[in-house]
Amino acid sequence: MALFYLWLCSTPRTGNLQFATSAVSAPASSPNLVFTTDLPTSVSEADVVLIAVNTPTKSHGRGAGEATDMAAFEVVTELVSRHANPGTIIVEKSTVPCRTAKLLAIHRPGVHFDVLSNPEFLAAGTAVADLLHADRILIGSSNTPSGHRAAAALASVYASWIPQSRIITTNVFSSELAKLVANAMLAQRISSINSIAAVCDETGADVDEVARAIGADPRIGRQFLRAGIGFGGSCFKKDVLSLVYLAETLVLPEVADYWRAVIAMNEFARNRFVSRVIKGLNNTLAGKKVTVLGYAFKKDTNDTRESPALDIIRSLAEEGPKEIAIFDPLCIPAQIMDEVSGFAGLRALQSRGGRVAVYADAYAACQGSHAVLITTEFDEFKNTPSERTLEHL
Ligand SMILES: NC(=O)c1ccc[n+]([C@@H]2O[C@H](COP(=O)([O-])OP(=O)(O)OC[C@H]3O[C@@H](n4cnc5c(N)ncnc54)[C@H](O)[C@@H]3O)[C@@H](O)[C@H]2O)c1
Ligand SMILES: O=c1ccn([C@@H]2O[C@H](COP(=O)(O)OP(=O)(O)O[C@H]3O[C@H](CO)[C@@H](O)[C@H](O)[C@H]3O)[C@@H](O)[C@H]2O)c(=O)[nH]1
Repeated sequence: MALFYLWLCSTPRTGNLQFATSAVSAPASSPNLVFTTDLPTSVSEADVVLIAVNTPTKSHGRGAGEATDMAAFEVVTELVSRHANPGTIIVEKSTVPCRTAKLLAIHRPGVHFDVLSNPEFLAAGTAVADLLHADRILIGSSNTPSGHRAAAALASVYASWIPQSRIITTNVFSSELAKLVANAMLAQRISSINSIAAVCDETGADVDEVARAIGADPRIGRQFLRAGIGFGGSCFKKDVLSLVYLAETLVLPEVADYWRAVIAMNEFARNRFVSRVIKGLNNTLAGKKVTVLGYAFKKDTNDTRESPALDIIRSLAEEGPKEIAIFDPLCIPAQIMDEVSGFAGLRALQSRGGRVAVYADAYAACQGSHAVLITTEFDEFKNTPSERTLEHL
């Protein structure tokens, strides 16, 4: 079966394939993974076309700041439907709003294409392991004989390495919605535990102990109860907002408000962290150096999209410190500097004699610092401070 995958995990800024820290091995045989820009030929030779282009939050127009921007997805589906042979199975791999399979015209006059929803559940930093050992594969199809045949054909691709029991088939709208809901529920857990962290700080309870205690109940479970500076990444915020927008368009304002609160709590967690830092430094950063360890949104990735560190650096800059020092083990310093240079508050900071500096070494970044903030949970930041670290502070 020929599969054409549009577009495979490339990073927006570097264009490099993102297999970051995972080893990839495959038995040597005739080449079965080919990269091409020749869309017409590839699509016309494919039995199945998976569309995995970006679907960010709309930045302008109706629904800006909440709705999903379907521009790239629409362009691609139009091209695919123009070049695909009759009977080709077209798969929504991108995260899309519920009912996309119906609303988006994937057709050519007189030609039938089955459209499947097959959302992706991999997480950044563990992409290859998540692909090889997926806990479930979700395939949504139309409830017709040809829809079921298409779902079975796609399931047969996964069946070569995923046990049949982990392949879930549903109707196409359930599958589209389930992807949004999976992310919304994970984000909601993080916001819930972050709300409890605030209560713990005021009462003397320890949020890690509370999380351990409640997580022992299998109905609650242990995962995604790590309190901190809130969730980042390209998916959670945009997918919760997409759910908010869906609820609004369905005239369900209470539902929209419920999920909007998950985002509000995430922002609260981040602001609370910055407030505690400033308070801990006598309510002023003037003349002080603050070090930020970790710029990526999570460990083992150089993905900085919606990274909590960005917001924290932005807020710190407004306080006018002498220096904000940044170190990240995977992000390229020039890229960090480029992103930070776009902050509105940076010019004001510079005019007050302050600066932002990106270091290639964690120890140098910490040297002479008044506060060291760990904003990404890279393992190398977890070590007990060595004498070398303490000497630098
Ligand atoms: N990143 C993740 O961990 C992850 C996990 C699960 C689901 N998703 C979903 O997968 C989709 C892609 O996410 P991403 O993070 O890989 O986005 P991305 O922005 O990193 O990559 C999207 C790619 O699509 C390409 N593209 C855009 N328009 C195109 C066109 N007309 N023709 C060909 N290629 C085109 C871009 O060049 C880019 O390389 C989104 O819907 C996202 O919600 C992402
Ligand atoms: O207990 C926790 C767990 C995570 N996080 C934060 O949540 C964010 C997201 O983490 P994670 O879910 O591990 O990474 P993503 O790559 O964003 O993966 C999510 O988003 C993907 C894109 O849709 C989905 O495919 C994945 O299933 C889903 O986990 C990160 O900032 C984490 O630091 C916490 O604050 N506390």
